[in-house]
This record gives sequence, structure tokens and C-alpha cells, in this order.
Amino acid sequence: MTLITPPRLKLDRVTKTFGGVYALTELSLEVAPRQIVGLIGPNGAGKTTTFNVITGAYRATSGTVLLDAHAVTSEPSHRIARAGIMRTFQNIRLFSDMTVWEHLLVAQPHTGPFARRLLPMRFSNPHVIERAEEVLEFFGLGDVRNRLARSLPYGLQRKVEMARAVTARPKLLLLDEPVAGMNHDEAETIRTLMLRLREEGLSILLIEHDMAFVMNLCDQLYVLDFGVLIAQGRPDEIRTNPAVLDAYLGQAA
Ligand SMILES: Nc1ncnc2c1ncn2[C@@H]1O[C@H](COP(=O)(O)OP(=O)(O)OP(=O)(O)O)[C@@H](O)[C@H]1O
Repeated sequence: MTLITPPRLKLDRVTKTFGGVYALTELSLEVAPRQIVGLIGPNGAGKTTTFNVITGAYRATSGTVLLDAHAVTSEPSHRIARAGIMRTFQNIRLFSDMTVWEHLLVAQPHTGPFARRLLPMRFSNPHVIERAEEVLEFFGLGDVRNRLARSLPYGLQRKVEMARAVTARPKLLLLDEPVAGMNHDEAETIRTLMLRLREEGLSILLIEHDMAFVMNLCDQLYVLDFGVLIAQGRPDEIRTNPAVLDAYLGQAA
């Protein structure tokens, strides 16, 4: 019997190189169950590369990625998604000719017998419909369920992306700049949704440039600069960390 719960996500000395460029150097990082963790750092610091390594889009040059203490480092992306890691992207990746509702249906894993998977969507498993309804309501998207993704304002498109990622009941959600381009009220809605998702048991790792947003939301922050972890801690610790201030002040932003 183990008395200590393993972290939901653990990166152990992960290095990723592209030719001679060290995008990540021995990065170690943990996200505990029901924790919201922020990954911050100047442009080119290695944040997106970290997401790509976690999700299997890139293979780590060395080091290990563990989900609930099981190594997923060498798994292909679809297996990692099935194991419980879902993500959103910096640039919205919705299907422009599909409705909000259809996005929530196709986001769910196919679990029925093979023949059933070939049937049209309306014959889908009732559990799939039920889950899509649940997520639609949770995200307050009921009014736009039949709208095509491309017809929605930007803030709502981002919300649909997040809803889609949640539909498959992930253990860990990776959000790449979830409030980029949003006004204050829209960002506040997303913050509230993230806190509610944490209450529901989800762990979240997010990349975000909006400092006020991460400081006001995250339990822990990791700060990268040139692929190296330069600080980690609670937002109040990071706010005054000299290495962090240096990294940000050195950047013309
Ligand atoms: N596919 C790739 N091929 C070559 N170099 C890459 C590749 N992906 C990332 N890099 C390099 O790795 C480094 C880290 O890039 P990354 O995109 O992870 O940074 P970032 O922190 O996400 O930046 P931003 O905030 O601008 O999105 C950069 O030097 C980048 O040029």
C-alpha cells in the first residue's frame, strides 16, 4: 500500500534538442492531483515544446514523462490522449463547418464495438449524448449548441475548444494561452470554469502570458528561460524572484 499519492504529471529531467538547439534542458516539473500549475517564461523559453513532449507530438531527447507514475515518454500521441491527457492549442483548432454540439460528440473516445463506430453520429451511444449535454451545460454553451464553430465570436470559440478537451474526461488538461485575446470579463469566465474543473478533480497545466491571470489562479508556477527552469513556487514567491524579474525585464515586451 502506498500512502503518498503520486503526482498526476511528473517530468523528470526532460531534455529536448532540435539539432544543436536545446529547447529544454533537464526540466523537472510536477502537477499534483487537483492542482492548477502555470508554465511561464519569455518568448522561445520552451513552453510549447514542453506541451509537445508531454502529449507525444515530440519525443524527448532524454528524461521521462510520467502520468500517475506510469511512463508515457515513448507512447504515441493517441495513446497519451487515451491515458488521460488532453490539450488545447495557442491558435484555435476547431472544425469550422461543425456545430458546437458535433464537436462535443466527436471529442469522445469510441468505446463500442467496431461496427457501431461506423454508424452515423445520431445512432451514437446514449452515454456519449449524455456526456456532451453535461459538458455543454457546464460551459454554458447551450444557447450556441447548433451554431457552426466559425460563426462564433473568438472568446466563445476558445471556450468550445476547452469544452471539447474536457469532454473525454481527461485526468490532466493542458491549456495553451487559454485567455489570449480575451477581454477581462471573458477571461474571468474562463478562470471560474478552471476553478470549477479543479473542484471536479481535474489537474491543469497552462501556458499563459497574462501575468495577472496566472498570479490570481495558479497553485504553483514554473518559470522557464532558454529551456532552463529558473524558478518554481507559489505565485507570491515568483512575483518577487530576482531571476524571474531579470528574465522578463531582459525581454522587450
Ligand atoms: N520544431 C522545431 N524545430 C526547431 N526548433 C524548434 C522547434 N520547436 C521549437 N523550437 C525551438 O525551441 C525553442 C523553444 O521554443 P518554444 O516554441 O517551445 O518556446 P515558447 O516558450 O513556447 O515560446 P512562445 O511563448 O513564443 O510560444 C526555440 O528556440 C524554438 O525556436
